[in-house]
Amino acid sequence: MELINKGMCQLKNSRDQLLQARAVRRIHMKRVVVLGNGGHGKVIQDIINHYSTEYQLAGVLDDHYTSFVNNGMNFFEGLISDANYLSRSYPDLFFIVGIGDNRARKSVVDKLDIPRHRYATVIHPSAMISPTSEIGNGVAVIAGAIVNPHSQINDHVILNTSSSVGHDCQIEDYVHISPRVAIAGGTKVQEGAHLGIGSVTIPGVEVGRWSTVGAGGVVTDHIPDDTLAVGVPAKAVKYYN
Ligand SMILES: CC(=O)SCCNC(=O)CCNC(=O)[C@H](O)C(C)(C)COP(=O)(O)OP(=O)(O)OC[C@H]1O[C@@H](n2cnc3c(N)ncnc32)[C@H](O)[C@@H]1OP(=O)(O)O
Repeated sequence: MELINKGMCQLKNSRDQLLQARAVRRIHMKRVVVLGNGGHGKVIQDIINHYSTEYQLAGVLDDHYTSFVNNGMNFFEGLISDANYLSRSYPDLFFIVGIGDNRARKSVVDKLDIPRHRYATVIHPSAMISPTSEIGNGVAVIAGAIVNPHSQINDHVILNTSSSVGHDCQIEDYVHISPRVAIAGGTKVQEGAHLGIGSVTIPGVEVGRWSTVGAGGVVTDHIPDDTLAVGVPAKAVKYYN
């Protein structure tokens, strides 16, 4: 009985130590507000809440909320436009736009008056990013994503679940690389392009600005701007302008 009591006591002590360590760590964590509470916003919140050692969640803004609330624990809820007030009033807060649609994500960033350095990049711990690659601000790197050497990932990009970016790639602002997309070495994906789930590129191709590659498409040649390309090999089937 004494042994059991001793064991229970040790267990409680180590749990207390763990909780204490977590509390200390939280004090040093940066506070981030997620803009958007839809599917992608929830994935980012999940990473921050359960896996991040750098950020803690300080609020969620979404235009489905009706009024601005600070619940007394300094957790903010309100409209996306309230981010301007938060940015001015709390200089230590960071922000990330958690909206999957590329144009909507850009429109939010354009409307807000938040300096670039206040946008946080949130990275799932299972992602692997070569230290020779550069990642911009406001980027979401979801579980299992891989970035190989000498690639450049610009601002407000989404590298979704289990996607891979090869060596020497350039991924411009507001691009969405969907789950299980494989980008071969030397690919350039221009601003706002969306590579649909499971699509792939062969080495050295370019995907034009605000173009979409349909799910499962294989890009074997340059895709012009504002184009929907689908199939294997991916062919243009629609022009957005
Ligand atoms: C965690 C997450 O969920 S991340 C989100 C990931 N989301 C995605 O990957 C989205 C993938 N979506 C798609 O592939 C969609 O089919 C889209 C976006 C390409 C459809 O775009 P739309 O502009 O609505 O095109 P629309 O549906 O009119 O299709 C145009 C033509 O392309 C065909 N087409 C559409 N998608 C595909 C595809 N993936 N492969 C082959 N053909 C396709 C359609 O059948 C249609 O052909 P038709 O004109 O002969 O009938």
